[in-house]
Amino acid sequence: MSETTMTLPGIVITGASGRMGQMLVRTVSASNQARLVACLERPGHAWIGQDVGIAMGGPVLGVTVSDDPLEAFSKAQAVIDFTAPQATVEFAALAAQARAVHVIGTTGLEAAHLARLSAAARHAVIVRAGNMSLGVNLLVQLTRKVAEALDADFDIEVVEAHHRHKVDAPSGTALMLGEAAAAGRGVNLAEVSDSGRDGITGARGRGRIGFAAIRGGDIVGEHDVIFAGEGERIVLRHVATDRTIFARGALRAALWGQDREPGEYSMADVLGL
Ligand SMILES: NC(=O)c1ccc[n+]([C@@H]2O[C@H](COP(=O)([O-])OP(=O)(O)OC[C@H]3O[C@@H](n4cnc5c(N)ncnc54)[C@H](O)[C@@H]3O)[C@@H](O)[C@H]2O)c1
Ligand SMILES: O=C(O)C1=N[C@H](C(=O)O)CCC1
Repeated sequence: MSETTMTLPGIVITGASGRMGQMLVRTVSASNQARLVACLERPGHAWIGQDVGIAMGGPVLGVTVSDDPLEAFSKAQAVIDFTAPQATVEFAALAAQARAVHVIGTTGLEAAHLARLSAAARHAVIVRAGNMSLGVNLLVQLTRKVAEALDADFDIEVVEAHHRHKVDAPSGTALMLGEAAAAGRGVNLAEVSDSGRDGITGARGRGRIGFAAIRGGDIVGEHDVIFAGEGERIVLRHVATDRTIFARGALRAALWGQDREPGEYSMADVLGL
């Protein structure tokens, strides 16, 4: 490794064998702005002890997959984490101890998880977003603007579609879009949200923000925000066709976070939106 390469921010990828983990390993190891210093998987995982490149079916990358976050974080400037809520809150405490920037793509986080992330962000930088792509973060801004411009004569529905393996609903992105719509309307999403309609639900309530989730096959991620009025309808749509958009956003966030004060940041901060 050259001296210049040694000065690049060192990145740890958690959940390295996952759909996003593998995409992140490829993105970081191909980057000339960062270096891959460690890869983590859960204890007992078949990849532990193997070179991550070989485990992915490619060339040697010189990084052995480990189940020891403390050791991994001690040599890193950033942790990119797309795993599961319980793992993410534990990583947040350890990343804060190591003063490493923690980039969190994990979705399905509940209030208790978020409180633990806020505690960790007192000591280190956390960048978290339910979607790290440029396109979705622009769509969030557009959603807010359209919701600001229209009144409750327009019913707002967020429809999302993802692959058959996804475990949480509504998706993190759908919730970001719902929050943006609610903010545009000046209401609290928790008070107007309707998800999981089934059976005799009664007519739609005025001012509600509805969510619907489709799961199937290998859909990477699709989101529509529908503003349905009498005689007309606006549909804002984002379609992801490749997970590199999330990995590129996460790496950008890890680099951006290097010069920041401890605290919680979003992709809107990273992208200057
Ligand atoms: N924010 C975004 O842009 C974005 C984009 C895609 C996916 N996601 C989210 O990222 C998360 C992961 O998605 P995925 O499709 O890659 O899932 P996945 O199931 O393919 O991968 C998750 C990986 O995390 C690993 N893991 C779980 N607990 C662990 C632990 N304690 N230590 C180390 N590794 C652990 C699992 O073994 C698995 O390999 C989900 O919450 C998903 O919604 C977010
Ligand atoms: O594949 C997933 O899981 C995705 N999760 C994020 C979400 O919940 O919105 C982003 C899109 C892909």
